[in-house]
Order: sequence, then structure tokens, then C-alpha cells
Amino acid sequence: MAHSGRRRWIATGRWLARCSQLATGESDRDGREATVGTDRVNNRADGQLCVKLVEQELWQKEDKGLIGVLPVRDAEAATVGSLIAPGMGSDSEERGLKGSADAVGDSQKQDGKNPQELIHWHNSCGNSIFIQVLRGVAARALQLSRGVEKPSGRVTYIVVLEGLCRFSVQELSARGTYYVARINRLDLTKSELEQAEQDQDLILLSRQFKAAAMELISILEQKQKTAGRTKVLLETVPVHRLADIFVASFEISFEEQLSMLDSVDLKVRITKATELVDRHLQSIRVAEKITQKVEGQLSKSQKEFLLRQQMRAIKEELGDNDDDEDDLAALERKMQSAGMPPNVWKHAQRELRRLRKMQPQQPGYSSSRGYLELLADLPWQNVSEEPELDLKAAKESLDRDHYGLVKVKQRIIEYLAVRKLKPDARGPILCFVGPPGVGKTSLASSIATALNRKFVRISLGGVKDEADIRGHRRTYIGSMPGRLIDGLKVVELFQPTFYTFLYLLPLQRVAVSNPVMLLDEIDKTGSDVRGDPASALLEVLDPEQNKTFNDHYLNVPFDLSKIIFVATANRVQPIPPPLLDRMEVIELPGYTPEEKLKIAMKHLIPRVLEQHGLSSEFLQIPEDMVKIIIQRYTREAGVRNLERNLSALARAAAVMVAEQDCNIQFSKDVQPMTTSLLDSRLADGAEVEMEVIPMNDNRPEISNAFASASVLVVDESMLEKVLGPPRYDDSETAERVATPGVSVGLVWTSFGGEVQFVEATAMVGKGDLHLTGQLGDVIKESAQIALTWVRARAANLKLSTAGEINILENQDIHIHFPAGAVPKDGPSAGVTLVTSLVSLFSQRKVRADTAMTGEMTLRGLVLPVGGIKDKVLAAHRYGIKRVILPERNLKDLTEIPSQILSSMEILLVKRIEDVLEHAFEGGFPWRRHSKL
Ligand SMILES: Nc1ncnc2c1ncn2[C@@H]1O[C@H](COP(=O)(O)OP(=O)(O)OP(=O)(O)O)[C@@H](O)[C@H]1O
Repeated sequence: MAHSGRRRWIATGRWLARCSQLATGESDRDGREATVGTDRVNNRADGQLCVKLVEQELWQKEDKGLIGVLPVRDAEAATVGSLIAPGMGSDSEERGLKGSADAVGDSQKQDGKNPQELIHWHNSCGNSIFIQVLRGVAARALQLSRGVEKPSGRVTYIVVLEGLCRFSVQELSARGTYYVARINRLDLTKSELEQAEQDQDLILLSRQFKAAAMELISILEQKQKTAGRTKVLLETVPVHRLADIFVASFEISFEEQLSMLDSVDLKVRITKATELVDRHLQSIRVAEKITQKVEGQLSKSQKEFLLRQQMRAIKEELGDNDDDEDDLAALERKMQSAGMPPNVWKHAQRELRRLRKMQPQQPGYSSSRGYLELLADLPWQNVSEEPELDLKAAKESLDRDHYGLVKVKQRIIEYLAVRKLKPDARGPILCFVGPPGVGKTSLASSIATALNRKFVRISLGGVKDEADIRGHRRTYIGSMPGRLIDGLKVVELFQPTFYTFLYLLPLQRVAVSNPVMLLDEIDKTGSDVRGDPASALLEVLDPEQNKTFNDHYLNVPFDLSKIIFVATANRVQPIPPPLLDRMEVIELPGYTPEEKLKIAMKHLIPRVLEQHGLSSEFLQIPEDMVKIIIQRYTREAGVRNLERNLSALARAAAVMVAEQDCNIQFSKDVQPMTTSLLDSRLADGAEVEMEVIPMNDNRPEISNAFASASVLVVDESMLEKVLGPPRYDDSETAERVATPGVSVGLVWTSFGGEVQFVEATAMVGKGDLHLTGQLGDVIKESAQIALTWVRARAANLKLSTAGEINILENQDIHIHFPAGAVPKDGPSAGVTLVTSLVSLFSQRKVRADTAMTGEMTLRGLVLPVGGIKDKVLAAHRYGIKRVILPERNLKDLTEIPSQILSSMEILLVKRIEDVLEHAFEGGFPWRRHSKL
């Protein structure tokens, strides 16, 4: 195409054509060049101009010429000096379009102004419009199609153009509805090209470009098949055209497109094209990397999804539909029925939403689930109905379950009576204190029965961590609620029965917010670095605070105020005073042997027999045997060991039954099959019909069967066979005090009263006192006082020669308290220590039938001590007949049953001399008697 040739060029195309007639040619009707408007979609006026151009120059003419395509800019991006059409704003596209259309119409119709004024030509110089620097592309229409004419008269054309060469505009003028222009060809001619191709630099650049283009094609080839065609182009098309073709196929910015258009120089154009291809390659690589990553993640979750679907299908097939979704739905239903207060319900729902978004394998899933289960299990509203309290019935029930304990039962009845009159009364918290096995727990459970409330027992023994009461915060791994909250939730437990080997009975644990809660062994809580559980208990027991008890794990307040708290302890001393202050202590001293016998006969034996599925028709334990068990097999304040021994007898009896080849008489409707019949049936392969007799207590068949066997009466030989040889006998004390220097004391431990032997011996030394047997400071001081007292009164006492040497010639004295592993403390061993030392120094044996207790002063006074009842009972258990007690403990004797008192000699003393007087056989032979 020679620029001298007069041809009509029409410009349209993607680059906002404002076009120009370049060649005048024969087809130029007026001898002038034609112009067209732009086809930019956002410019209706230009679109109409384009349509006119296409219609007149391409559609209506047989001989279709070339058209010129010139880029134009947006109004906003237009450089200084560009022409801005009136009404072409950027704020509203619709208004802009309309405005510009109107403006075009008006300017054309009314002012006859050139449409050029509306167009922002791309200016290669970057500022004002110079026709010489307007550049465009000459193009040929490859395809042309016309749409159906709309009622408004509008027609749409689709034109496919092929760019042929760059040109610059010499002169631009309007012809009717479009522009015409005179142009200069910019691209090189064929001969010029051949010459340029010899340039070494160009050859190098071309190679670089082709290498980059080749790489791009090979990447694209993996994705699109059409890339193969581009590969052919690479081999056939000259490199200067390739640059244009390649770049045209990328998504590059308008500016970059314009800069390619402006790159008339071959080297510049190829360099630019290489840059663009390189950049495109980079972006493809990055995109590929990201895609791979995403695909990797996707495929993992897709795989999981697929497996999950398969699992669900398998479960469905197996009829096992308890998958997670169902589980969570069930959990939600459970939560709904828990009756949570609105704020807790909101909190729970939030947590449930969080759980729903989690995968079961995700960390935190099980903890979140466990938390919601707890919320659902807690009795937010559920309470036991408390019927009108029948005090008479309550008393009967207490009497039925417990022998003796008259005062304690009386106090419980008083407590219940107050509750009856004022149900919401903030009564004291009862605290039963006493040695093990005296019925503290069972009394508390009787209170629950009397009030028709559920009973829950929280064991506080060994609790040193505050979190055990208040729970751990959920941020801790393995966090749990505190024991109180945990004790309130619904738990399915399995209650072992006599036929444990056959079945276990499911037992629903407390699920009400108003149970009787037993805080067992409240004296066994300790404090360390992990906090002080006792102070947490203060909050629990305070009616003001426990309405909104905040367990750290639960993290929402829970109302504990409806609970009736009862506590138990073995000793009062370890209970922190503020806690003790909130409770009313009810002491339960140990039982006398007679009481134990009654408890055993009336309560323990029937209960033990029943628990073991036996009856008195099968096993009988006579009173004499129970007495032997009490005296020779147990030495406790309570009845726990006694019960254990009775259970051992019952178990042995049950084994005997099982071993006995007894012929069980079945009732009439149960027909045992004869062996031969069974064999023949089995041989035939026929189904064997058998009746199964459930092994439970209520089935009369079993009891009848037992009844038919001979009654088993426990005798001494059976006792020895089952319980072994007797563990204790009365001669023990006599044996132990057989040598001088040993005395018998009475002490009080958490197990109740105990008999304590004190052993003293002397050896060559420097007059030091050695004490052993895990002694505390107070008892050590008592020993020091006793030794000082004896040394100070050496002249008064008739001591043996060896004894006097021991005292006067700086011999070392060693005092030992047997049961060395048990810690001992307290002042009540004072009189025992003196007796032991005097026995050592005088070489006289103390009486084997006498035990003593009492604190002593340096001046020899005997002071009263605590736990007298327990101590006297302990002496009784040991078969001791005489007890020396401080005179001021006289009032404590009223607690001791009269039959015990009458069976023992109680000696009340004021001074140490009195103790010595009674402790030795025939009184103490004083050298100079200084008795008051
Ligand atoms: N007075 C009594 N009448 C009937 N049974 C009794 C009596 N005292 C104790 N028992 C029985 O003795 C057994 C032990 O009692 P319980 O468990 O209540 O003792 P405890 O004082 O709570 O002991 P611990 O301090 O070890 O918890 C129970 O079976 C109980 O029924």
C-alpha cells in the first residue's frame, strides 16, 4: 500500500477509532477525506459515527478499501491540549453517554462544529495535538456481519479487522459523519526490511525474542491446543510482524499497547516485545505456582470430603447412623432440654456454632464438645420435689438405719424441723466429726432420704489444688470442671451387685440442682502452691456467694444455693477456722463393744447377707462369734472392719454354696432337661430349648435352693478358717509392760482413741535425751518436762541404784513411742512419760491393767485433755481395766456408757504423785513422800 495512492481509509476498531481517509482516490466523492466517530462502547456518539463509517464504506460498497484505526484516550486520561467533549463527565456513565450524545447532536446540528472536538486523540508527543504525530494502524476488514435493524432504526455491525501497517496522520478532516485523513506509512518497505535484517544487533534481538516466544508457546501448549498454530507462525512469520502479533494476544494495558504502536523503530519494537513476553512468562509461572498450591490444598480437602462421604455411606449400609452431624444434632437437642438460663444458652449456642465449623480431628474439637456435654448434663432447673416433711417418718428412718447415736439423731431432727418450718432458712452446715466407720456418711445419706432429695458425695481427701474445687480454665490442656460441678452432672454409673460377675446395673447419678451434697473428709484438704481449696470452699458454703458460683471451667455462673451441704471430718483441728466457723460440728465418738455388737446384729449382718444374696436361713452368725470378731479381729472406734469381716464370712459362705453339689429344687414350671434327652436332641441337630433363670435376688428359686441346703452356722473354726488367727488378744499389754521402763498411755488419733506404749531406756552418755517415733514439738517438750521433773525429785523417789546412777551420772536417756511410722503429737502423753521414766529408774514394772492420759506441768500438776470417751473406749478394747485420768476430766465421763464405766476402774488424779501411786503394783514406795 503506497501512501501516495489515493485510497479511502476508515478507522474503527478496539483502539477507539477516529478515522481518516488517507488516500483520496477515485472513491473520494468530494475530493476530501472522510472521518468517522469512535466506536467506544461508552460513547454513543462515536459509536454512531463508527456505524455510519462501517455502513457507508464497508457495507454498502462492493470495493472495500482499507480503514485506518487510531487510538483515542478517555476524557480523564486525556493530556493537556486534548479536546474534551462537553458533557463527558466521569461521575456517571449513563449521564456521560447521554450528555455526549446530546452534545454531538447539538454541536453538529446547531453550531456545525467539527466532531473532532469531541475526541481525545492519542498524541505520540504526549501534549498538544499535532496531526503529524497521530499514529494508527491501517487495517483490512476480514469479516463483516450486520445485525437486525431495531425499531429505533439502529443497526449493529460486527467487523473483524486485520492490522496491516502503522501510519502517521498528515492531515485530518471531517467528512459528514466521519473523519478522513491523509497519511504516511511508517513501517519499512520490503527492501528496507531486507537491509535492516542484516544488522547484527537486530539479529541478536530477534533471537532473544524468538527464544522467549518459544518458551511461552511451550508453556501455553500444555494448556491450549491452539498454541501449536502460534508455533507455526514463529517459524514462518518475519520477526518484526511476530512482535506485533504476540503482543496483541496478551492482556496488556492500553498504555503498553500505545507504546507498541509508537515503536516504529524495529529494534525498539522487538526489545519491547521481548520485555512483554518475558513479563507474561513470569506472571504465568507465578500463577501456576499459586494454582498448584491451591490445587494441593483443594485436593486434600476434597479427598477428606470423599472419604467422609464413603464412610457415611458405609455407616448407612451398616445401619450405624451415629455420625457426627447426628451426634451434634442430638447434643443440641440435649442442650435445649437442659433448661439453661438465657445468658448460658446464648453462650452454649455460640460454642456449638464453633464446634460445627470444626473437623472432629481438629485440636480443640473434643474439648469443645466435652464442654457442651457438661453444659447439657448440668441440672440448670431440675430439682427434686420436696414433699411435706414428716418428722416422725424421718426419725423412724434414722432409727431404722442407725443404732444408738441418740444425741446426733436428735440434732438432725432439730435441723429437719427448722427446714420444715422455714424451707429457705440458711441453717448451719452440719459437720459430722469422728473416727472412720462411725456412720458419718450414712447419717448424711439418711438426711437426703428424709428430705426426699438425691445424695451426692464429693470426696475432698487429699485435695490440695484449688482447681479441684473451682475447676481449671479451659485454656489448660486436659482442663476439667471442679469436683462440685462434676458431681452435679448426670453420669451413668454402673452399680456392682452381688452378681457382679453376671451383670452390672446402670445407675443414674444426681441430676438435680438441690441434692444433699456431702463434702467428705473436709479436714483432709491442704494448701500448697496450687492454691488453697479451703478458701474456695468458703465461697461454696457461703449462701451469699454460692448463688452465682463461678467454676473456672464452666465460665458461666451456676446456682449452688439450693444444695444442702453436709460435711464430714475425722478431726476438727486441721479444718481452717473460717471454714469451721460456717459449720456446726456434731461429734460422733466411737462405739463401745456392746454398741458394736448391737449394730452388727441389727444392721450389719442383715445388710451383708442381703448384699451377698444370702439370708439368715442359710447363714447364721451368732452373737458369740460377733463378740470374738469385735475383740480379737478388730480394734477400731467404728464398725468398718467389723463389717468387712462379716462380709468375708458371707463371701466364704457363698463360695461354699457354689461348691456344694446341692440339688437345686426348681419350681414346677422350670423343667430341667435330662442329660440323655439333651444329648439326643443335640445329636439330631435340632434346636435346644432351654430356660434361662436370671440370677437376681428377687428370684425365689435361688433362695429356695439355698434354703433347702443346710443352715451354715459360723463357729470359731470357721472364723479361723476365713479370717485367719485372731489378730489381737488381751495378753498383749501384759507382755509389753513385762520390763521396767514401759508404761501404757491413752492417745487420740484420727482413727479415734488408741492405746500407746511408751518405752524408756538408759545408756552411757552425757545426760542427753533422745526421742524417737515421729514426735511433734509438743510431745518432745512433754518428754523434756517429764525428765526434768523426775531429775528434780530424785531425792524423793525411791529409785534403784542403777536408776540413781542413770539420773545422777549423766547417762543418756532414750524414749521411744512404738508405731514409729505414725506421727504423734500433743501434750496428753505427759503423765505416761513420767511413769515410764520412774519405772525405768526405780526398775519397777507398771501395772499391765492400767493406762493413763493427762498433760503435766513442770510442777507436777495433771491437766485435763480431750477425747476422753474415745480414749476410755480404746482402753476397753484393749482389755484394760484401770484408767488414770485428770480429775478435771470428770465431766467427760458422762458421755461414756455406764456399762463400760461399771466394767472399769476410773482413777481421777490431780498430781503426778497420784499417777505414780496408782500405776505401780502396791503403790509407789516413796523415800520421802511429798504428796499433797
Ligand atoms: N450406728 C450405726 N448403726 C448402723 N450402722 C452403722 C452405724 N454406724 C456405722 N454404721 C455402718 O458402718 C458403715 C460405715 O459407716 P460410714 O461409711 O458412714 O462411716 P464414716 O463415719 O462415714 O467413715 P469415713 O470417715 O471413713 O467416711 C456403714 O455401712 C454404716 O451403715
